[in-house]
Amino acid sequence: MTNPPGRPARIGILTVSDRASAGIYEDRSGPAALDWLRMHLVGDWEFVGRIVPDGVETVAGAMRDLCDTEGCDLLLVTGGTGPAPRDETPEALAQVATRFLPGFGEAMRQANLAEVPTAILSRQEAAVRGASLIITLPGKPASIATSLAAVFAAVPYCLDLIGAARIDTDPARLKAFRPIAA
Ligand SMILES: Nc1ncnc2c1ncn2[C@@H]1O[C@H](COP(=O)(O)OP(=O)(O)OP(=O)(O)O)[C@@H](O)[C@H]1O
Ligand SMILES: Nc1nc2c(c(=O)[nH]1)N[C@H]1C(S)=C(S)[C@@H](COP(=O)(O)O)O[C@H]1N2
Repeated sequence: MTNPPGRPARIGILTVSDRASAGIYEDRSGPAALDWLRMHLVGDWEFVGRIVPDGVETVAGAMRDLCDTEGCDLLLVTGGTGPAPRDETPEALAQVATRFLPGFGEAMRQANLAEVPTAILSRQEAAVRGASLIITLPGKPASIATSLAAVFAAVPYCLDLIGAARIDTDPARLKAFRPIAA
């Protein structure tokens, strides 16, 4: 089933990385998230991307811009979730979130832990800002697909509940669960 006519969903991808933002290395995490979405979503949706250096103000500012000005229904953020001094994505999210959804962090970490013991170091999580859902992911490109696969079945219904635009997944790849037919 594809989304009905109306406003196509806007999906933001925010890469948080000192080195990728400075051009020291190529951003591979943002493209990994975009590839995953292209493979799993059906129907119309629009993409908006950003890269910023680590930091509470840089990350919170980009989150506000992408949610409030760009109107993103879903915002995927990669990087800055670890315990190092420069990793401040959770602190930024705390500044912009209106409510947290702790189950996302629990499920994503569990899935990544099956791949690497250091997954427990990530403070990846999800929160709502108004009618936007923000999901934070580790910076490691390989963690993106694992994290999204662990939680994405619940994302379309979450967007319904918060009043965001509708998204639909390709059921052959990932069956979204909507308890009430919508
Ligand atoms: N956007 C990205 N694109 C490609 N590789 C990345 C990206 N972000 C992180 N990585 C890889 O994952 C590793 C661990 O990520 P981490 O976020 O801890 O990096 P970092 O040491 O904080 O550096 P930076 O903020 O400059 O990316 C990096 O050393 C890099 O190899
Ligand atoms: N699947 C997977 N998850 C992972 C990793 C990884 O290599 N693979 N790296 C971990 C490490 S070493 C850290 S420090 C945290 C946080 O990374 P970030 O600061 O780039 O967000 O993600 C963790 N999650």
